[in-house]
Order: sequence, then C-alpha cells, then structure tokens
Amino acid sequence: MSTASPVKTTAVAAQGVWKAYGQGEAQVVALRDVSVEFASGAFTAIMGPSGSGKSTLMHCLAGLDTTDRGTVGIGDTTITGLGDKALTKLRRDKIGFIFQQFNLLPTLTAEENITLPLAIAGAKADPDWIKRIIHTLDLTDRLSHKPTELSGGQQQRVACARALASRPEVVFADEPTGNLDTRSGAEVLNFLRTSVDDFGQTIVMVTHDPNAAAYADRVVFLADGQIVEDMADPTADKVIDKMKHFEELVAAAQGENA
Ligand SMILES: Nc1ncnc2c1ncn2[C@@H]1O[C@H](COP(=O)(O)OP(=O)(O)OP(=O)(O)O)[C@@H](O)[C@H]1O
Repeated sequence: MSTASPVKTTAVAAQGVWKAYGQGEAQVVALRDVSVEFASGAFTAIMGPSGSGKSTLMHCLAGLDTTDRGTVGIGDTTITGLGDKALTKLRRDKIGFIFQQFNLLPTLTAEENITLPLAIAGAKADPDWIKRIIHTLDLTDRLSHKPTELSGGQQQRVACARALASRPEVVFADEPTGNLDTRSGAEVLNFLRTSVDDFGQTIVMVTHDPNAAAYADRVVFLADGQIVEDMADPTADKVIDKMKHFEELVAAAQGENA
C-alpha cells in the first residue's frame, strides 16, 4: 500500500544558491545560482561530469556545508543561517544519509548500527517500522553480525536501514552503489525505489551510473555548477544519450557564464 500523498509537497528546495571555494585567482565556483526543488515522495538522481558540483550541491542541501548566497529549505524549515547546534539537530531528525563507503561502526552489530542514530537522538524506535525495513532489506538473519562479517551489499543494506530508521524527511545518497557489484547495487536501488513507492520516502541520489539513475523518477544534470537539464522518467538509454551531449551542454553553460 502506498503511503505517499497524492498532493506533492516540496521536501527540499534550493533558491539562488552560490558556492565558491578558495580566494582570488585560485577561486573555484562550484555552484552558480542553483535553484531546484525536490518533491516529497519522489526519487531524484543528480548527475554530471566530475567536478560539476554534485557533491557540493548535496552537501549544501543537507546542511553539511554553508552557501555563499541563496537559501536552502528542508520541509518547512529554512536551514540557511542556522547555527551548528540547530543544524546538527535538523540533520539528525530530518535527514538520512547513505554513503559510497557504507560508514558503519565496526564494533557494533548490524542491528546496533541501524538503531544507533535513534539512540543518539534520544528518540524511541518504532519496532514495527524497523522490522518492516529489515524484512524488506532481507537482513533479518544478519542482525547480530558485525560489518566485517557482512558482504559489501549487506553492509550497504544495513546503511539503508539506518538511513530510513527515523522516517526522515529526505534521504541523501552519495554514490550508494559505487562500491558494489551489479547485483548488490541492483538490490540497493530496488530497495530505494520500494521505499519511495511503498513508504513515500523522498530520495536524492548522486550517481555517475546511468543504470542507477534509471531507477529514479527524475534526473537533474549539473555542468559547471549549473543545472543544465531536468529529465522526467529517465531510462538508461535516455541518460546515456544526454551524457553524450555533455560537452555541448558544458560549452553552452560556460558561454552563458563568459
Ligand atoms: N573543499 C573544497 N575546496 C576547494 N575546492 C573544492 C572543494 N570542494 C569542491 N571543490 C571544487 O568544486 C568543484 C565542484 O566539486 P564537487 O566535488 O562538488 O564536484 P562533483 O560533481 O561532485 O565531482 P565528482 O563527480 O568528481 O565527485 C570542483 O572544481 C572541485 O575541485
């Protein structure tokens, strides 16, 4: 049964975001006036060439980095200008993260890794919800294992369960299949898709892989710090085709910035 609301609200929004690193001649402008909205209950992929600003955008959206100009909102909270303490609380309460390197704590079991963020937040786990995620991820037999006793695919499925445990407003996934073989990667992507379709989860995923992007509802393409394309209902072929034209897109974006 789908729990997603038929009326799409905005889970994450960036408005006029600029971000530069360094000073003077050495300055790199990573984001140039980026405005983008991510609907609740949708799965969006962010793609673009290396250095196009994907990680910077995700870090700014997730409150892991500050913007130079512009605003970012998560749900009904404007996070721009929040202090460290408020940002930490917001990330803990409203955001789930999935990283390429899994980032599980090696001394804890799979189950402890899944529930640790809730414990740190002092929040009570919803046992039925946790059970449902663990069952969907086929981790029931692995809960007492430590990360070193799990395959890469199993570790990433534990990381998925951890990200969803608090039912966050949005899950940011940074190359979640980058370290996985094709089969394990497909299992993780199928789960992310299921979490959107069945649980109404919002997902924003950075990826280089057109096959991974095809699991999303939408692909936002970045080039040279700007959004150059917004594709609905992607297929791997459509994405590959678009990537072939990236040199033209980059040239067009650079022409506008000249
Ligand atoms: N902390 C930093 N200090 C200086 N420059 C940075 C920093 N972080 C990113 N950059 C620069 O900003 C630009 C955008 O980087 P970003 O990592 O967002 O790109 P990306 O699209 O995620 O790249 P990749 O696909 O290679 O991970 C690049 O030119 C990068 O070198």
